[in-house]
Amino acid sequence: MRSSLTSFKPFLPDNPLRNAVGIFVLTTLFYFIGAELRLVEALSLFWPLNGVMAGVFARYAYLNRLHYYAVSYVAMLLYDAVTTNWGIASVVINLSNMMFIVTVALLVTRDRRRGRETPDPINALRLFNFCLIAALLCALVGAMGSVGIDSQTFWPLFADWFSEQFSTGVLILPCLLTVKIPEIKHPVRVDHFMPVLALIVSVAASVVIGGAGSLAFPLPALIWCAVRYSLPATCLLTFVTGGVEIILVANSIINIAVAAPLSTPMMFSARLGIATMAICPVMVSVSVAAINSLIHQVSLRADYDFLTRVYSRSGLYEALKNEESHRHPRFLTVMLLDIDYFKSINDNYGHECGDRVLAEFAGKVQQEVGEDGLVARMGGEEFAVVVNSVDARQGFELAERIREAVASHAFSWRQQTLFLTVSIGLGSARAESWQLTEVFNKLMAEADEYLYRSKKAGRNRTSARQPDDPLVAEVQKSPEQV
Ligand SMILES: Nc1nc2c(ncn2[C@@H]2O[C@H](COP(=O)(O)OP(=O)(O)OP(=O)(O)O)[C@@H](O)[C@H]2O)c(=O)[nH]1
Repeated sequence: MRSSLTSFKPFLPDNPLRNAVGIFVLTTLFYFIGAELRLVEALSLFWPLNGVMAGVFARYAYLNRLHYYAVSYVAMLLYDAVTTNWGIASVVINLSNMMFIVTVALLVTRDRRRGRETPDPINALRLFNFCLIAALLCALVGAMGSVGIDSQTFWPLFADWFSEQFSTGVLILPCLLTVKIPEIKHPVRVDHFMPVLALIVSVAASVVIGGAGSLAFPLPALIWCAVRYSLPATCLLTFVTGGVEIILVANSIINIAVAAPLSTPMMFSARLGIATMAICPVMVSVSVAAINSLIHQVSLRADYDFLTRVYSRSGLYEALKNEESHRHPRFLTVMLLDIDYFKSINDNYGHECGDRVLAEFAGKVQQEVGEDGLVARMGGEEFAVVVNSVDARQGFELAERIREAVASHAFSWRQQTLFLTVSIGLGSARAESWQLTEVFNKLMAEADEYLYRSKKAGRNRTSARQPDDPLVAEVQKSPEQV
């Protein structure tokens, strides 16, 4: 039953007859509903037809054909011919309905075609603008067509058409574009219904208190719904609430009319309305704070390399930026370390072994550097070390200690012992605290140059610049290569 319900499709791309009949029936049905809802003379305050049909045409892009639009238009004309004596005015009035439907449908379809980056199914702000444009066009044609019908002049008619089309469009369209048969995955708990309960209470409060401000009362409850429920459910609840409010106002059950401006009841309602609206940004802000905290956690994760547990490249820059706030100059030594012939480890022992070696190597380097130095994986089998040293020689000595520690370390992999070596390039300079990152970048370039020299000179060595004599430490004896 559920599967047949969820798989039901009202329209099909390759079934024009079914589509035409569907459009005809839907148009007639909602024309009838709109006509029944007419509360103010000949034009209804709540006219769902245009919003519904625009939603249908926008949702099913293959319905955007002249003949399908024509079916909808003919259905409207027929309904009028049977139920009214508008005569030729009906042609223009229904043309205005079509104006709204076609404008929204085309804009939404075009938007979907162009903006792949916008999250489906709707972009609320754009939809708002589309309704605005469509309502203006519709009101223009509709007001012209209805002048004289009820001895009303153009501008009041225009305002009436516009406000009605715009409000119903904004309420109905998100609902139509997102609606789907709900799937209940988790057992439903009572507290799940609290936002709906709050919504009902807030609408009831609007009725009891009245005044213009009371229309905003359901806003916090709607935001609560938005936070707790899915998008389709929120759109549906917003639509129902808006629709109910419009009907309640039209029937003076919510009384927004006030005899004397700024009388006590009006101020009461206005204050409550303003307070209600004021709480909404707070609720949104709470959500944003929660999102920011999540982003912070994620960016913290991005600061560390998952495999080796030392800093990532971006994490190293963050750490250096933090150091910039400590206001003392220092002598900086930057080392660039590249494991020698690392490819052969992957080739001979497999990638898994390579990963394990990388993690163990990083741990070994961090152990030699100590807690005060920064170790980062710059990519692949290349690592950087940043330390405060007394001078370039002290930095060089530390690099040598690292190199020797790595060369003498026995990496074990499935009952086998592996030895590897590392080539190191150095860069050293004095840096003011506020220029750490800038100096680091320069020293990285220098270290890179000397790393290249270490590799070229045979690997397993440390190279660094010395003003008079290039300081290049050669190893006494190469350890066994893997
Ligand atoms: N297992 C593993 N291998 C990696 C990872 N990142 C990069 N590599 C490998 O590291 C190897 C680096 O090889 P090369 O750049 O040729 O350098 P090398 O073999 O170390 O030789 P030299 O640097 O010239 O001494 C490549 O085979 C990459 O596939 C990783 O995260 N895990």
